[in-house]
Amino acid sequence: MRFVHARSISFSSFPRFIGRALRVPIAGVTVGGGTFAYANYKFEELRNKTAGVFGDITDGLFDAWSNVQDTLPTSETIGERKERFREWLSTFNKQTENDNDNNNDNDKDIAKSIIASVAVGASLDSNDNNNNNQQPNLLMNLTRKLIEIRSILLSIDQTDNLKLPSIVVIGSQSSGKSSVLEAIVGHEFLPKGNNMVTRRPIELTLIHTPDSNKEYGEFPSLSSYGKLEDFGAIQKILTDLNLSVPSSECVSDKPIDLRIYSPHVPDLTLIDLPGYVQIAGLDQPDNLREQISNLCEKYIKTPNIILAVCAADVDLANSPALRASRRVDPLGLRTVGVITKMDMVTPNEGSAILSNKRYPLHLGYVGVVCKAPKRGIIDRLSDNDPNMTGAIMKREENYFQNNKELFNKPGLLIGTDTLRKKLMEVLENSMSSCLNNITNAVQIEQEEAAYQFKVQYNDRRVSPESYVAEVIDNLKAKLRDFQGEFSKPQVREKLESMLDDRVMNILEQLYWNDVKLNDLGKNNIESDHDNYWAYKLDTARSLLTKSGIGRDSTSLVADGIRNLIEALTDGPPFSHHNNAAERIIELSHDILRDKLSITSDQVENALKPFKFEVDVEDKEWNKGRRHVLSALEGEQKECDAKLSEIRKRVGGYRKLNNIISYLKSLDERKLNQEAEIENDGVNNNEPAWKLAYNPAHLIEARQAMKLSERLAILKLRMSTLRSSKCKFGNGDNTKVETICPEAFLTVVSEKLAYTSSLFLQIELLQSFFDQFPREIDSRLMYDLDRNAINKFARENPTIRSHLDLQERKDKLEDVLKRLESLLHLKEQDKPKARRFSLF
Ligand SMILES: Nc1nc2c(ncn2[C@@H]2O[C@H](COP(=O)(O)OP(=O)(O)OP(=O)(O)O)[C@@H](O)[C@H]2O)c(=O)[nH]1
Repeated sequence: MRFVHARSISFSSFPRFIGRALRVPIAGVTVGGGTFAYANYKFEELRNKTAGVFGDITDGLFDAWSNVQDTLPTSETIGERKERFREWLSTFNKQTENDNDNNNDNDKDIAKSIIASVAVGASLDSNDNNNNNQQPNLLMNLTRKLIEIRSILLSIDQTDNLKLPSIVVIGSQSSGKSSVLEAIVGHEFLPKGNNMVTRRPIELTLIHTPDSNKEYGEFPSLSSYGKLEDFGAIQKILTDLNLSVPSSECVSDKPIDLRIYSPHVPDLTLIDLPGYVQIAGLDQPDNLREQISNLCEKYIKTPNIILAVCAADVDLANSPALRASRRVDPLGLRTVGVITKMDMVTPNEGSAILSNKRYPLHLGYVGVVCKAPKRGIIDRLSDNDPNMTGAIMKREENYFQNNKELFNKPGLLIGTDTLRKKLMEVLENSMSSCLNNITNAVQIEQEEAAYQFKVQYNDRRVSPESYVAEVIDNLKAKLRDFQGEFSKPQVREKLESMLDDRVMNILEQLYWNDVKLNDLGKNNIESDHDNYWAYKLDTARSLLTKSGIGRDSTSLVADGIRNLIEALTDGPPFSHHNNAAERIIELSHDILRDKLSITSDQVENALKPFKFEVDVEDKEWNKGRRHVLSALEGEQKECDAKLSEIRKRVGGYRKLNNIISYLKSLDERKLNQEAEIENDGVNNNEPAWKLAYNPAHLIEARQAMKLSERLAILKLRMSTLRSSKCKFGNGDNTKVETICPEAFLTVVSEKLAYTSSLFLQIELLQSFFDQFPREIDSRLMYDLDRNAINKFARENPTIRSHLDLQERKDKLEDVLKRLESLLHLKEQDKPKARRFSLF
């Protein structure tokens, strides 16, 4: 190793040298870094800045530095290590003094001092970090911790005052934005294509995972995709999400959140935005240019860092990215310029652009060559390393190496790796300087959220799980309450009412339209008189018992249950949970469907004996007789009421009678006409359509005629039913049954209803009300995962507001705690910063 002459350097000489030689902020040295990698990065940066001026001095120093690193025992204490570096520095000074080759070059002294001091500073920093486990170097993890905090804040608030800085990538279309981002990540994963494929902001969070070899991406708001290790799949999803914005709109400000975990990426947050366009295409909106500008404008606001991407082969004067950045950051304090496609201009031109004289940016420009070399199919197949960083870096390194006399100049920043480190440093510094402001802002928001939570909810907490459990418990409780509506007497009553209608139909069909009805109950009119009516009764019983009561009574009860479930899921809270309500209804239908046919068969079987014979006891008869009498009385009242309404509408009793008489005369005339036509084939009378009354009244009168006929029959039958002819125990009960079919059929229908209700109770109702709540638990509740429970609870706007505020309050409390602990650590870290300033 050869050391050239240098003046002896000391710790205290550092700031002066740094100030003169580096002319860049040194915050990274005093507060950042902390690892050998970081020290190496600083070295590299120095090498770039000094090599052109100071020649081979740096090489000697780098060798010395490498040796120190290699021989560092890991168990040293901070004090021991400090001592070691002092020794190293003093040996280094002595050596360089001895190595005096009569060259008293002040600049070389400076260079050596800088390099040595940076080495010591960074190493001590690293040393503190490695050896003091109780208090890890805060600032090493500052970016990572603030990125986590940023994600939490973004999940609760999109307002500007709670925003931590992120790096926003802007540039014109095809300037190389995606290529730069992919080079930083080391994978091809961004949407590609000519048809303006970046239509939404892509919020990219890179998470450095040093302890894992795995590289994967996650879309936090699309958890169903899970961890995606295939970057091609990430590219496909991003493309689909972008193209979901129709061409006619082209741009949307709804961001896509993507996180990438890898041991090869730094902790960074980057936002890729649609590229600036000059003119809109034919199928694109006219105001596309304005839309993109507005979107970029929204993102380039403070505190974000702007990564202004400009292609080397396009004049910087025409760069829309630089123009936009200058508007919001005139001094370029938070703008890093990236000159892409350095290989597309001559090295002289490239070097001139990077020297940053025409459009100076405080944070400078970094020149990159990000185009990966094209690989053939054979290369791809044999490529075990899907990571593309190596290939890009190699190409880039070759390019700059081949032109090192132009690019190895102080102040020129080149290469993707330098860019990466620069971004880490800038983001870290920016986040660090935001710490106090953001802590204050979060504290204000947290206090407000805590106050609102107290006022609105009296600090009562809810959880999606407890809400779901409450909803389901309430449903089950209501179900138990309504089960009473399906008790045995109630079901029987419903069935009786169904069968009453059926009895009335049969009576009308078989008896009340029978012209011989007046003779029913009279003695010895014709020889087969008794047989006639006995046969009729048999037919009536048969019609009633064989009318499909099993099927109909089962359907009646099943419909009742369906209506009940629909009613239960109709109002709140299920009005907020349409899917769940549908699912519950579906579940009830499934259970009923399984039970319907078996229940119907069971009921039908139980009714079989009644199809052949029905034994009626006195008590049953009397009850049936009373029942039917009251039913007929009810019908009589109904007919009377209808008749009186018709009278009112037509214009009174007399008028109605007149119309009825008129109708009767018409009917008679019609009959005569028909008879004449039948006999002579000629119609001699006037046409019947010459009407004397309002046609609506004629219709009403026809109705009145029918009602009168029905009333006459009802009166006749009620008088028979009330008479002793319809009393049991006066002789032949079978005859009584024949004379009083209304009472007999009512008794039969009551027996049928009673038996049916017994079987329906056992086969359908009990088993449904047992099974349904269990099915809700097993097929509805247990199916729900955390996300589904959360989604369900949030469907209810009241619960959603409660949960939102609660979550906001909790997250703000969490963030505040994290920020306070970072501030505390930063406070503790201050002596270290002072220490470096003493160099
Ligand atoms: N020669 C060369 N080509 C590059 C470089 N960087 C990017 N390119 C090429 O430039 C073209 C555009 O690059 P992209 O990275 O897609 O540019 P972009 O700004 O993301 O484009 P949009 O998303 O359409 O706005 C591609 O063909 C890249 O391969 C570079 O450093 N050198």
